[in-house]
Amino acid sequence: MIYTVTLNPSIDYVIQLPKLNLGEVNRLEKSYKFPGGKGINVSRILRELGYANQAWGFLGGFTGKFVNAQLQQLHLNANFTKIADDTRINVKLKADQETELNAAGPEITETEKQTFIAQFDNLNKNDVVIFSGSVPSSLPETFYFDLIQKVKAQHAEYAVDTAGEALKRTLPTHPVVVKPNNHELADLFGVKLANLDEIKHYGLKLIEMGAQNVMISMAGDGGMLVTKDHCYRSAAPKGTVQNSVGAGDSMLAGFTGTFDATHDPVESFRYGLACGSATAFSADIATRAKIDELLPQINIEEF
Ligand SMILES: Nc1ncnc2c1ncn2[C@@H]1O[C@H](COP(=O)(O)OP(=O)(O)O)[C@@H](O)[C@H]1O
Ligand SMILES: O=P(O)(O)OC[C@H]1O[C@](O)(COP(=O)(O)O)[C@@H](O)[C@@H]1O
Repeated sequence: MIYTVTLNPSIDYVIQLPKLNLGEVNRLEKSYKFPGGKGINVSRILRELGYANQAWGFLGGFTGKFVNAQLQQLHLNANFTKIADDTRINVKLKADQETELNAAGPEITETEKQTFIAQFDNLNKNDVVIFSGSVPSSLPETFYFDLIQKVKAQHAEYAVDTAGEALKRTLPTHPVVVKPNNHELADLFGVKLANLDEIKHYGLKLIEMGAQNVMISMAGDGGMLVTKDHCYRSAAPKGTVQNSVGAGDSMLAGFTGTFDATHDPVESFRYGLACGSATAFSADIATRAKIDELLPQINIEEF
C-alpha cells in the first residue's frame, strides 16, 4: 500500500482575472476552490493510475471539513488526524502571471501530533510512504526526519518532496526518490542553474548525499532523472497550460506509483512526465484519460 503524507493541506482558492492592479479593487473573472496540499494531489493521481493508496495528515476547522467533504466526493481513501485549528487557505492567483500565496498552517497540539505519529506503527515492509509539502510552523523542522525513522523501523520505503533544510536532513536516510524543481535545487546549494549540465551536476550531489533517485522538474522545460549510474532527460510534450498547480505532485505520483510496481526508473520517469504535463494541461488535477493521451508523446534520452 502507498501512503501519502500531507502535514499541511489547504483549500486552494484559485482566482482568475486578466490583470492584477496592486493597491486597487480588482474584480475576479472566475474563482474555484480545490482540496489542496501536495500529498492529497499525489493521492488523486495514484488513484487515477489505479494504485491503492491512503492519504494521511492533519485536517481541522471549517476549512478541514470542506477538504474532507471534497475528498469523499472524489472517493479518495483518506485517514486524516482531526485537529482543532483551521486548515489553511492558499491563494493561487492567475492574472498576467501566476502568483501563489501559501499560508504557514494551523497550530497542531502535542496530543494531535501523537495521534498522527501512532499511525506509523502499523506500516509493513511492502508499504511506501510519500512525504510531500511544507511542515506547519507549529511542528519541529525535524518532523519528516523523525517520521522517516518510524518508516525505516518498519522496513518500508519512502519518497520525499520538500525543500530546504527539511529536504537536506532526509537525504542521508536514502529516500527512494526526491523531487526538487530546478529552482529548489538551486536554492538548496545557493547557486543559479544556467543549463542542463549544471542541473545534472547538482542532481548528482543529491545522489552523493544519499538519495536513490533524483527527479528534477522544470515546468515547461520537462524534467531530468539522475540515478547513481545514469542521467535521463526529456522535454515536456506540447499542449495548452490551464493550471500548473499540482503538476509537481502529479509527477511524483506517476514516478513513485510506477516505481513501486515495476522498479524500472525510466518507465517511472515516463509516467512522471506524462502525469505532470497532464495536470498542467488540465483545469484541476489530471484524469487518467489525459495521462494516457500524453504517454506516447514522452521521449526520454540518456543525458
Ligand atoms: N507549462 C508546462 N508545460 C508542459 N509540462 C509542464 C508544464 N508545467 C509543468 N509541466 C510538467 O510537470 C512537471 C512538474 O512541474 P513543475 O512546475 O516543475 O513542478 P512543481 O509544481 O513542483 O514546481 C514538469 O517537470 C513537467 O514535466
Ligand atoms: O506545502 P506547500 O509547500 O506550502 O505547498 C502547498 C501547495 O502545493 C500544492 O500541493 C501544489 O504543489 P505543486 O504545484 O508543487 O505540485 C498546492 O495544492 C498547495 O497549495
